Amino acid sequence: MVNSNPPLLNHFGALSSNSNTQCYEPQSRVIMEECQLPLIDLHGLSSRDKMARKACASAIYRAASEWGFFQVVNHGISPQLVDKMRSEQVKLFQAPFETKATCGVLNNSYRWGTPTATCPKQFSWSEAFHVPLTKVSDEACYGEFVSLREAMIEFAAAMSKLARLLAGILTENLGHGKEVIDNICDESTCFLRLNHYPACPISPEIFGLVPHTDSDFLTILCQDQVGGLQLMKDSKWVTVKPNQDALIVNIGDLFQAWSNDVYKSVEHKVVTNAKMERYSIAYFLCPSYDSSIGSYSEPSIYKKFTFREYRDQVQEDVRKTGYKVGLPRFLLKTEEFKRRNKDSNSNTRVYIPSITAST
Ligand SMILES: C=C1C[C@]23C[C@@]1(O)CC[C@H]2[C@@]12CC[C@H](O)[C@@](C)(C(=O)O1)[C@H]2[C@@H]3C(=O)O
Ligand SMILES: O=C(O)CCC(=O)C(=O)O
Ligand SMILES: [Fe+2]
Repeated sequence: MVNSNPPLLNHFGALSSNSNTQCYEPQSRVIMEECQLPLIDLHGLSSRDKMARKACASAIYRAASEWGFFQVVNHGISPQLVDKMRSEQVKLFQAPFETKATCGVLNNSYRWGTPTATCPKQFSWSEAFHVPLTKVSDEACYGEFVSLREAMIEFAAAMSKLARLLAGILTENLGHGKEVIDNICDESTCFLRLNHYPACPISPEIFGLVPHTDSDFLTILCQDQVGGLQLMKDSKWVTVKPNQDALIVNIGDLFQAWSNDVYKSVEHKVVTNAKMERYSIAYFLCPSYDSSIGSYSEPSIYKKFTFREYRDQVQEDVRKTGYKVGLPRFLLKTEEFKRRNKDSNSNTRVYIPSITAST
């Protein structure tokens, strides 16, 4: 039988035998609280009734500032398109490891595990394709996966439209024209990420995807029925209950910076499942690399930065330390000072991602 799974067990095994106990910090075995994310019916946005449109926009604003995460229904992406995309995604991941890794499929964007990991808690038990929107319609990207192309083109266009609609509402809610973010977001940096989390029978303490915040304006996630996504809410990990009619939306670091912390980029992770594999697709709304991200209001909490500077810093931190630092790297000195003094374990903790989640 062909083993289509990447050699996750070998890599993980090497990390756990090399690592010392200080590096290994197991996840809690406590049963997680399951949360009902705010559920927003986007039908309200196209209502003839002005009040209904306003109510829907306010619900989006509240969810983005209180949770950083919400679910949307009547989002305009048909169940048929979701099913078509999902079955193409499953076919792709069922291909042998060598095909996924070496055949140039989807712009050679296949990743598995975590190449930079030096210990178990930096390791993600998953594989993914990370596809820039500019490559989605490129025939050369598909090789033997011919029918994947049409699904990717339709799905990417629908997700893109939805992401821009939501970003527009979030900017309008802060008193700015909806074109502000729409104008700087660019096909060359937006991407679709196809995720596959193989079952992980060896330990529930292994992450499917390590805790992180997303380095974009916003992310739209289409997950299957297996579940496993958890997010930080009021300093606790809570599990998101899958809803097959809904898409999940989360605020990324760039919206948090631009909104001066009004919108929250919340830490999230995926836990593994011993028996079931899981699939998800995420759409990331990003600006062109030279776009400058400054706060919409004063006094600004963060230094102004370009998306290129942000991405390079994230990658450098992950390469050097195994962890993403993210926005705390860009705090203005006065804000960094205030935060350090508020936190009793100041000095070292200010750069640990788990305390940078919603503040
Ligand atoms: C090891 C890592 C790679 C990653 C940043 C992180 O520290 C944690 C998760 C990864 C992720 C997932 C979402 C996005 O695809 C991404 C670009 C991001 O911001 O966080 C990736 C990062 C990456 O692949 O470089
Ligand atoms: O698969 C999921 O539920 C989350 C994926 C995710 O967080 C990501 O790709 O950034
Ligand atoms: Fe994410």
